[in-house]
Amino acid sequence: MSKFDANTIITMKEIVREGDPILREVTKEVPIPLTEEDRGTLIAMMQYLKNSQDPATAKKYGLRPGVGLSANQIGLNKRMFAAYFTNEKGEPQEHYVINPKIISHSVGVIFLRDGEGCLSVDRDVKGYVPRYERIKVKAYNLDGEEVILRFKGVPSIIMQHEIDHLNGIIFYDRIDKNDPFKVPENSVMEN
Ligand SMILES: CNC(=O)c1cccc(C)c1Nc1nc(N2CCN(c3ccccc3Cl)CC2)nc(N2CSC[C@H]2C(=O)NC)n1
Ligand code: NI
Repeated sequence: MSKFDANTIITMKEIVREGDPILREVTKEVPIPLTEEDRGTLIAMMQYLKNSQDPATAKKYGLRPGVGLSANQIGLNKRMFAAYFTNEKGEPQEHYVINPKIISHSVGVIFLRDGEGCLSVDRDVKGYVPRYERIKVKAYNLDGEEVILRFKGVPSIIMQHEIDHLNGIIFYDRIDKNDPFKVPENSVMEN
């Protein structure tokens, strides 16, 4: 039974919120090549992100805007996520990321000046979330091909936020409990 297919319109109703144990599970690798069902689910996840970033559509369906969504956030224990954002050159980037593995990263650390938000967290959790400034990721794409992806800056933050979800980690786990606005060493503040 396919809970989601390429035409499913995902709304906030399908998005699992903190407290649900699935958000704390390490997700299972997805068989490659992708089944039609897993492809359809990823396409629906990407459509959520696009819908959420369009003011009219977001208003129509009551969607919170996001640039990344992982499968466990819609209740599926699958090691895959979608990301949709504009890169530092202002070009829209669509990423279907399956069975990702960070194969190398910078020593340098960055964090979003305004902290991070998450579709599964219905509250503001303030504080800096230290992330690697650059990462190199091995993953599979929608066509089941192995890809090596390199990210830096905000895209690198987005990717790490989503890969964390696949490992049962939520962004606020990384905020310093004693001093949420402590500036990590080797760090640069993003926008
Ligand atoms: C640049 N603004 C800030 O940093 C930021 C600023 C203030 C507060 C917080 C808390 C911030 N933090 C934060 N803001 C975002 N959005 C900003 C608005 N945007 C968006 C909104 C409308 C249309 C199109 C778009 Cl694109 C969607 C994305 N997203 C994330 N995260 C953390 S990594 C995964 C990603 C995610 O998708 N979360 C749901 N953090
Ligand atoms: Ni999140």
